[in-house]
Amino acid sequence: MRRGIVLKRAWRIARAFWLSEEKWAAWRLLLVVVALNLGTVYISTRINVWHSAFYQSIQSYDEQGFIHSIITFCVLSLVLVVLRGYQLYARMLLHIRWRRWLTKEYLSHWLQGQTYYRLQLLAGNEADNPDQRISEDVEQFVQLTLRLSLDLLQDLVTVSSFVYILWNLSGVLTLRLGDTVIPVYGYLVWMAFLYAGAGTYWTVKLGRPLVRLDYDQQRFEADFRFFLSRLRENAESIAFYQGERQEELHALGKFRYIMDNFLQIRSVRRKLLWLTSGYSQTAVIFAVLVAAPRYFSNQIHLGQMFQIADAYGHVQSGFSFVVDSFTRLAQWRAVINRLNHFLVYMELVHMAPSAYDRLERTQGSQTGFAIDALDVQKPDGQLLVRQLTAVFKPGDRVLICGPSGCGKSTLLRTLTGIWPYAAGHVRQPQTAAVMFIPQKSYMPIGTLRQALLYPGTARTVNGQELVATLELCRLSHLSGRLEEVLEWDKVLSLGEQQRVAFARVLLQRPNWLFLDEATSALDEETERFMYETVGRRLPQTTLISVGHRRTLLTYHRRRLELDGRGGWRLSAIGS
Ligand SMILES: Nc1ncnc2c1ncn2[C@@H]1O[C@H](COP(=O)(O)OP(=O)(O)OP(=O)(O)O)[C@@H](O)[C@H]1O
Repeated sequence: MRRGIVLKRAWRIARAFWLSEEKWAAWRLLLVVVALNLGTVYISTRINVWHSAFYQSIQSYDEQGFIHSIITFCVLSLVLVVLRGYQLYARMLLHIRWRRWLTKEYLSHWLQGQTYYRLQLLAGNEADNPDQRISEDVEQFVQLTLRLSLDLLQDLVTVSSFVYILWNLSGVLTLRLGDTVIPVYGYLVWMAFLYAGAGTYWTVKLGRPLVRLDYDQQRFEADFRFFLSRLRENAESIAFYQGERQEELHALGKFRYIMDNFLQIRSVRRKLLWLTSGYSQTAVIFAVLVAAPRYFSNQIHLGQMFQIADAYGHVQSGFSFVVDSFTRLAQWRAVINRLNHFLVYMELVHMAPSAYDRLERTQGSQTGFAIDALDVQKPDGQLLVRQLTAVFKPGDRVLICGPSGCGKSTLLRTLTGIWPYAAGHVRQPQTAAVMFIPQKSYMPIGTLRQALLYPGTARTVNGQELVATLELCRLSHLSGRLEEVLEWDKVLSLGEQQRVAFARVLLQRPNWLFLDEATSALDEETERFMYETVGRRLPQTTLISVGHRRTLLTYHRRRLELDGRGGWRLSAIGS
């Protein structure tokens, strides 16, 4: 990835915050951090000048000067320490504000328009582990951007200030080539440039593979983490199958990627460390060696010699920005790459209608749910339903049936608007409140009350109504546990969870209810009771169910049969 592109992408991710409603506070804070940065550089230059006076007072046995130097040093050090403390404080405040803003932005982008669902359908592995992107990558982006940009600024100012000092201390070095005398101005500066330039060149050369390796490492770590959390989620099924060995092999297989990549990182890092530590070790002696000719020819005194060594250290550390920040720069590029990918794919999903989704949805139908010439496909383009045309009137009861895999659930997904591989026209009533109940309903982590009201109702529901609804759904044994916080999907049986889903229906009273094998875990008598209760309590609600059981025919008036090759037949039950 070219440098210009990295910076463009970084700006693309960053700009929204710096131009957002929080921009003034952010810029103010940034100004404070920069001012404190410059303050610390200024104090460092004062300490540098102090070196000269201090060692000079020692060399000339000047006791007064010595004491004065010690006091000056204490004052300068105190100011430096205080400035650094405030600098860190302001920087961390800016960091957390920026991260909060960016997290909110990514989160709402991801949750908006069911992007989190469509992303896995449309982007596959290209936008893997969105959780890692929103938590770790956003944090790393903010941290690294602030660190690298502020360090760069500080280093630029440091280098300029100390180059000025070094230039003045360099005097004129005379080189003799035969009879010709060549004056060299600022030789200390040129030597520092040469030394730092060589170090930077070799570090970039050696460390380049780290960009890809760091990127892969984070990807493999996230994959491994995801695998383990999936294992935890499916603990019961795996325990029934006694699939531990299989899971262990799979997990170790995933870990192998981490390990192989890590070993590659290790050998690059070892070479880099040899280079960078050798580089900083020799830097100390290099400065003294370079200044020595002027000292031994009596052109500078001992204090200036120390001042040069100190200034040299500053110029080199400023120059070696790339050396010090190499791994950080590599991580930064990797993070930008990942966040940018994520952003691009989320935008693609938002724009998806033009590419894949040719289903037109309009509101305001007078007749009910009107489906016109609806085609439903699999992601690979295979047609599941061809040119379906039907009208579901308020209070209608339709059962969708057909062999396993023929596209029943996918048709429901299309009607509720989350399946993007469809074409045709769906018109729904203006006030349609739609509810979709899958075989295994989502149970949020929280109280049972929250699970019952998920994702929230427009009307207020009091405790009495909740208890009565639980009783109606044959869940009265749970009425005393409304405020318990649990992972309810782990505690309740599948049948109980299906009855909680029915309780949600009764509490939220949708106009359109889609049930996808929502009673598969109930005995036939309870299934009958639940359907009859919904029919009695919500007579105007249109019910569209998917299921295999023959008993379901009793609770529906029409049947829509799919054959999985595009064919369909809508008929009255009993005909
Ligand atoms: N996310 C997906 N990616 C790729 N293919 C999918 C996806 N979801 C469903 N399919 C495919 O679409 C086809 C229809 O699936 P669907 O779940 O709608 O079948 P179904 O009729 O409800 O099956 P069952 O009765 O077994 O529940 C299947 O071949 C399935 O593999």
